[in-house]
Amino acid sequence: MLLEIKNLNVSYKTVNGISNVLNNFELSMDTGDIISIVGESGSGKSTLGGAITKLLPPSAIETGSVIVDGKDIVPMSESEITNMRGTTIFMIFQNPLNSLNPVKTVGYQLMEAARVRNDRSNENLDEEAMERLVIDTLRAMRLPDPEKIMKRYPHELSGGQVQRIVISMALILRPKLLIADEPTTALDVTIQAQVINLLKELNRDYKMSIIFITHDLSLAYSISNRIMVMYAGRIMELNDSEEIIKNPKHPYTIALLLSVPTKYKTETKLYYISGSPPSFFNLPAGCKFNPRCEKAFDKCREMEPDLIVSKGNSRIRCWLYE
Ligand SMILES: Nc1ncnc2c1ncn2[C@@H]1O[C@H](COP(=O)(O)OP(=O)(O)OP(=O)(O)O)[C@@H](O)[C@H]1O
Repeated sequence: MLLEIKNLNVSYKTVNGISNVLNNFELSMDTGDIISIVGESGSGKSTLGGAITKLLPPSAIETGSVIVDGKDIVPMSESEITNMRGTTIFMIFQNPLNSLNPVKTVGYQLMEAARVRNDRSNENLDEEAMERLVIDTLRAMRLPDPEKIMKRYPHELSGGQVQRIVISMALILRPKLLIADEPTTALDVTIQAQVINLLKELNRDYKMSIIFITHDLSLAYSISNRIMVMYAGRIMELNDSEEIIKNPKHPYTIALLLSVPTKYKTETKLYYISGSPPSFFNLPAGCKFNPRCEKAFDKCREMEPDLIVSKGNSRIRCWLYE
C-alpha cells in the first residue's frame, strides 16, 4: 500500500468560523495506481491534495493520519517532510508558479531536481549526464530551444511553458506519488495529450502512482484506472474508470457525465446540474447532494448515507444502493 488515509479531518479557520471540508475521510491506494479525483469547484479536491503533500495553508486544522510509503506525514516536522518531497511525493499545482523559485533560473532548478534524484537513487550520473537528462526532458515536453529556456527565470516564460517546466521537474524526480492538480488546463490540446502520455509512461515504466485532480471526466478516463467522484468533501462514488464512465451509479456521477459535451450532443442543449454546491458553513441535512438530486426521496433529506462497499472495487454513498 503506497497511500492510506485514515479518519482524516481538515477544517479551515476563517473569519466566518470554522469550515469542516474533509470529514473522517478514508482512501487507500496501491503502488502503480492512477486515481483521478473529479468534482465541481469547491468540492475539496485541492484540500485533499494539500493534505497528502502536507502543503495545506496555515489556516487549516488537520487530524487523522495520512500514511505515505509507510510513514504518517500528519505529525511530521517541516524538515522530516522535506526529505520526502521530490522523490516520494511531488505536487504539480494549478498555478505552476507556486512550484518554482522566482529568483532562480529554470535550468538551476531543474538541475537541482536532477541532483536530488541522482543522490537518492545512487544512479551516479555526472553533471554532463544530468544536463542531458534535463535537456531531453524539456525536449520531450516540446519546449523549443531547451538550452535557452534553461537560462530564463520563471516570470520570463508563458503560463503554459512554466507548467511544462514543472511537469519536467516531476518527470526528472520520478516521485513514488505524484499529485497533479489540473496540470494540463493551461496547455493546448496537442501538448495536453503529450503530457498525459508521458505521465502514463512514467506510471508504466517506474510504477509511479498518480493522483490526478481534474474537472474533466474525459481526461480522467483517459489517464486513470480508478475515478473518485467528490462532492462537498465526501467521496460520492469510487470505482474502476471503465465502470464509472460506462455504468455510473450515483445520481451526481450521472449528472456530471451528462454535462460532458460529446460529438453526439451537438443538436441538443448541453445538460447542466441546476443549483450550486453547498457552502461548508451551511451543509444540508442528509445526503449533501440531495437539494440538487432528481432522485432524492425523504430519507435522503434526513440521514446521510455511509460510503458502502459493493461489488469489486465499487464504493458508493447513496440511499438508492443501500
Ligand atoms: N486557505 C483556505 N482558507 C479557507 N477556506 C479554504 C481555503 N482553501 C480552501 N478553502 C475552502 O475549502 C473548500 C474546498 O476548496 P478546495 O480548493 O479544496 O476545492 P476544489 O474542489 O479543489 O475546488 P477548485 O476545483 O475550484 O480548485 C472551499 O469551500 C474553499 O472555500
